Parts: sequence; structure tokens; C-alpha cells
Amino acid sequence: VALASAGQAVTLWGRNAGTMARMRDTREAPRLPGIALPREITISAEIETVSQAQTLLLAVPMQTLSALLHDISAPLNGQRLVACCKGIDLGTGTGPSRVIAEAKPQAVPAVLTGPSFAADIARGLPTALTLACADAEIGHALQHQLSTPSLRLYRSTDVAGAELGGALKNVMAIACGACIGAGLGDSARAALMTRGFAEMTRFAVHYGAQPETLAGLSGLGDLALTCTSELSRNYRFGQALGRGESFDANVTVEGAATARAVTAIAQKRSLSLPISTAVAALVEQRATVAEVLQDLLSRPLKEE
Ligand SMILES: NC(=O)C1=CN([C@@H]2O[C@H](COP(=O)(O)OP(=O)(O)OC[C@H]3O[C@@H](n4cnc5c(N)ncnc54)[C@H](O)[C@@H]3O)[C@@H](O)[C@H]2O)C=CC1
Ligand SMILES: O=C(CO)COP(=O)(O)O
Repeated sequence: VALASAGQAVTLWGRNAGTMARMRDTREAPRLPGIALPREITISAEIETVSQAQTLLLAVPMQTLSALLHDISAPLNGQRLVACCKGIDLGTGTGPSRVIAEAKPQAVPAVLTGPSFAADIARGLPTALTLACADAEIGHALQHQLSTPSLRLYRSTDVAGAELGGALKNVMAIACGACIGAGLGDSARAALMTRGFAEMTRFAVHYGAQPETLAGLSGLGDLALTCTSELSRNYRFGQALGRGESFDANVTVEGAATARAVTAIAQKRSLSLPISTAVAALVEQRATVAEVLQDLLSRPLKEE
């Protein structure tokens, strides 16, 4: 919507032909009610046609990215595949750029991430994001291609930093939601956000990320948004956990799988990720909020 509103020709692809036909008729997307899809958007269910585009924005949940790429038979030689998903693939323990590189080795992977609710961007509200691509020249071109007057992209070559910040902030958002849902207070949430940020940075730096990237839009920026807004699904899921309520299983909650993925990695690599480990235990119903709180508070006192 943002790109089309800025005059670019955009094709929107979805796998369900019936849904796409309805969207063509109504010019409205079921998950973005009240937002008119500009006429500049061509709506299609033909993946082989769409996959010929020079730049593809991949906006599916992380755990389905690999399947989507395998559904595209073309090698996507030299095409730019920009992952918009935030998470770590449970099957491989890797982020979206690696999943792309493995499925389509001749394509150019990039990541678009940062604090941005889809509805805000679609409404034309001002938003700033990180566009990360290991190839600096292509990253520069993508930054200019995908920026609009209200959507401001900063570029980075630190793909690991950008994608791990985006993945891990969802885990911290679940923790913060649980904290507020259980009535533990805003001070506890601020502590979780701060120690969560330390945990995100530690994990990402272990994978070669620059700490500065974590302090940018893709890390701290998105952490601030997702840990404080009830528009976040991860935060709301956490709130439900904290209140002991159920949560709609059809809603995408990326942090749940990511918590499990990073906890498995942390165990293998002897990394200390206490908050992610606590969130994984909550998500898998191996522990209650009271139990994980007790675990976190009883850890040995240490330097900050
Ligand atoms: N919604 C938001 O505000 C934002 C979402 N993201 C990220 O974007 C990613 C997608 O999120 P949403 O669009 O909100 O999720 P969603 O669950 O609302 O929509 C995902 C879409 O992907 C489709 N899909 C699922 N598996 C597929 C497959 N194998 N092949 C083709 N299509 C498939 C679904 O049918 C659905 O239409 C997530 O990683 C999320 O963290 C990032 C920033 C903001
Ligand atoms: O990533 C997002 C905002 O930047 C969207 O967050 P949720 O997936 O928690 O709704």
C-alpha cells in the first residue's frame, strides 16, 4: 500500500485464489480492514508470474518461509528477496536470510525490519525501518526503491544483527506482556526490556552481529514498540499467558517459536539466555509465571 500510494507498480500475491479474487473485487485485504488497496496494486494468485519480479518482499510467518520458497520453482537468479518476517526457523535454527540463501542460492537475500505495525504503514503514518543487505550496493538500491515520503529506510550491511534483533524482540514482548498480564507492574517491565535488550545483544553478537545494529531500529526500536503496545500480537499473547487466559491459535505469534528455537541454540552453545528460556517454558506450559519469576529473581547477583 505504501509503495503503490507513492506511485510504484506493485503486485500483491497470495496463495488462496478465492481470497485474492475477493480482494480484487472489494479492494480490501481481510487482515487490513478499512484500508483501501490502491488501484496501482495488481492482485494475483499466480506465483510463477509474480516470482519474475526483480524485487520480492516475502511477508509470511517465519515458520512458513522455507515452504513458500520451495513452492516457487524458478531459481530467482539475481533477484532480490527481501524477508519481512521476524523469527528463527525452528527446523534449521537460522534466520530468514539463511533460509533464503539455502533455498535460492542464486538470489540476493535482504531483510526489511524495524518498528512498524502493518496498519500504521498502510495508513501512511510516519515509520522508519532498517533495510539490511550484505551487498552494500544492492542494499543502497533497495533502500531507495522501498523508501517513500512517509516510510524512511535506513540501510545496513549487518544482516545478522538486523534479523536477530527483529526475531528476539518478539520473545521479549511475550515476556513483557506476561509481566503486565500477571500484574507485576511497569517497573518490572522496564527491567525485562533492559535485561532483554542485553540478552538480545549477547545472542546476536555471538552470531557476528554489530552491537550498534541491536541499538538501532531493528533491535531497540522494535523492542520499544512491541513491549509497550497492545497492538502487538506477541505482547497480547504474553498478556493472556500472564492472566492465565487462552489466546486465539489462528493469530500469528512469532515469538513463541523463536523462544523455543533460541533456547535450543542456547543449550547447545552454552549461552545464558534466561528470559528467552523462561518464555519458552511459559509457551510450552512447562512452568507458570510465578515459577519463572522466582527463577529469574533467584539468579546469582552480578555486575550489570
Ligand atoms: N503484521 C505486522 O504488523 C508486522 C508483521 N511482521 C512480520 O511479517 C511476518 C508475517 O506477519 P503477518 O503478515 O502479520 O502474518 P499473518 O499471519 O497476518 O499473514 C501471513 C500470511 O501468510 C500466508 N501464508 C502462510 N503460510 C504461507 C505459505 N506457506 N505460502 C504462502 N503464504 C503463506 C497466510 O495465509 C497469511 O495470509 C511475520 O514474521 C511478522 O513478524 C513484521 C512487521 C509488522
Ligand atoms: O513486528 C511488529 C511490529 O514491528 C509486529 O509485532 P507483532 O507480530 O507482535 O504484532
